[in-house]
Amino acid sequence: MSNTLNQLAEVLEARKNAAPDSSYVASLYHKGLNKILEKVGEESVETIIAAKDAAASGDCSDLIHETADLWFHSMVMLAALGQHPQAVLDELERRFGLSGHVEKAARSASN
Ligand SMILES: N=c1c2ncn([C@@H]3O[C@H](COP(=O)(O)OP(=O)(O)OP(=O)(O)O)[C@@H](O)[C@H]3O)c2ncn1[C@@H]1O[C@H](COP(=O)(O)O)[C@@H](O)[C@H]1O
Repeated sequence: MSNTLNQLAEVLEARKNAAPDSSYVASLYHKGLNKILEKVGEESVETIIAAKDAAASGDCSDLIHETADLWFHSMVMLAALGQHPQAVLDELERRFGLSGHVEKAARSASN
């Protein structure tokens, strides 16, 4: 897994023991799951708007920023529910394996 995702997951876990006023993530945990889900929804909408703007302008900088906010808040949601991002990557890898891409890549590498 990406080292950044792994390290961020560790920080998110550690924030569960931090005082609410000591960090943004600790304050989200303190406010509860509904607030975290509200943030995921808000960042989803902002990402969609940024994608529409990027398609119109050709400038994807806001889209990257908003997608990072969305991924981050999704990771906080998973952590709040006791899930590690590796579980999501495992699921994507499983689907990728089912699609036959892994075998195709291995075949083309051996040719
Ligand atoms: N990746 C992020 C990250 N991305 C976005 N954000 C915060 O998410 C918030 C989203 O912005 P908004 O304007 O929507 O939210 P807001 O107005 O501050 O808050 P609301 O009142 O709307 O809930 C901002 O406060 C951003 O700073 C993040 N906060 C933290 N991290 C990572 O999480 C780690 C732990 O963070 P702390 O717990 O704050 O130390 C940090 O080291 C970072 O790596």
